[in-house]
Amino acid sequence: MTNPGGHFSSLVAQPALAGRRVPVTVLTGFLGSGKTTLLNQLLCEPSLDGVAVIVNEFGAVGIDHDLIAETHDDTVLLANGCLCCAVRGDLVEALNRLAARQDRPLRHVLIETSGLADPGPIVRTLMGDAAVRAQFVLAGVLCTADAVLAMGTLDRHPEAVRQLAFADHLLLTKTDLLDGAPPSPALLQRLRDINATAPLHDDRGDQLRLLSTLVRRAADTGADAGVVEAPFYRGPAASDTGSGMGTADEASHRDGIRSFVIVRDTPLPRDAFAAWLDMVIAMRGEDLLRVKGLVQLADAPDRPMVIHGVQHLFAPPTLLPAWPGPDRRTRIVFITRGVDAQALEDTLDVLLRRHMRRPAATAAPPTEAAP
Ligand SMILES: Nc1nc2c(ncn2[C@@H]2O[C@H](COP(=O)(O)OP(=O)(O)OP(=O)(O)O)[C@@H](O)[C@H]2O)c(=O)[nH]1
Repeated sequence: MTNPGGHFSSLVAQPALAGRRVPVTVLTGFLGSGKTTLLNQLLCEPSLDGVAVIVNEFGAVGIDHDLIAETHDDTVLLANGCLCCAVRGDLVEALNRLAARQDRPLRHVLIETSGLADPGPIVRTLMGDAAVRAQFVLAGVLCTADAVLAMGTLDRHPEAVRQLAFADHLLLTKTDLLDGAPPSPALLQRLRDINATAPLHDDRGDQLRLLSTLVRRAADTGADAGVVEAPFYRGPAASDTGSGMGTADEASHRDGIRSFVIVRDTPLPRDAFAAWLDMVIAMRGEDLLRVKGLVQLADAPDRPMVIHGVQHLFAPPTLLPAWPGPDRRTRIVFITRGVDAQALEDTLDVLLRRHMRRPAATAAPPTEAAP
């Protein structure tokens, strides 16, 4: 893959992957939190031709596969292990097989993880395996949380915390079991503490519309640009009061997993930014559970650079043709274990200041360099 030596700056120079890549949506969530139920409801919709489903189950007998296959015949089962460990090779193989098939066009892949899977390695496989990355692109990670049981589950199972921390969207399930009462404020706060940036959807209709839109929009556009914009890069959570320049929002959790967003409203010099990320990866790569963001570069301010990382592993960044919305600020979401957000901000400031002090000729962006 990408940066075995941990040098993000070397990736900046790589050309973007050519051609169409098939978007992949990962549906995760703790055991019994309602993934299969949701997926089955989605798959009842007409015209989902070309949407393949990969189901991973922990255990030798795959029940989910049968349940899903009832409504959808394009389903692959990876049983007897957790996608995050034992069957990762099987995932690569299944994806490669889907990519190679000739009989039906493939438009989208939905992966339902086992309820115990750590989504990190799965996302890493999608970004890190060269053959997979040439054919597929991660469209988003969705995580279900049980409105009744999630509090206890989160207390007992760190896997459930990691699944939520990774998600781009949180889907609260089983709200119908609350007898008309709203979801517990304590649970909502807990979810926010774990993942401050992912929108929370507690209405089944909304959840299905979101999934359906993801699958269809990505299927229509096919290419990377359609995939990365919407679900990932939200501004600070509405309840947070960010300072525009500094850490916009931050949430900590007693498991040490914390998410925060670095926001910058002036464009960043490409080399200073890359040098900063190199340093962050080298110093704290292990603890960067997930990094994703849009960066406004000084030399290409109209084309946001998309970055994706999981621990030491970063995908080559891509430039979108345009900003997906009116907000053109740099926004980088960090999901980390024990990383001090302020320290990260400070090191970025130091590198930017150092860059400013460099002689003008070296500091000038490539497009404006003197001939
Ligand atoms: N009342 C109610 N029950 C639900 C809902 N979603 C799921 N369930 C039930 O919860 C149980 C578990 O649902 P699944 O969809 O199998 O959960 P899962 O996340 O796929 O479970 P694993 O595959 O074990 O990880 C099943 O009995 C479902 O019928 C919901 O929104 N409301």
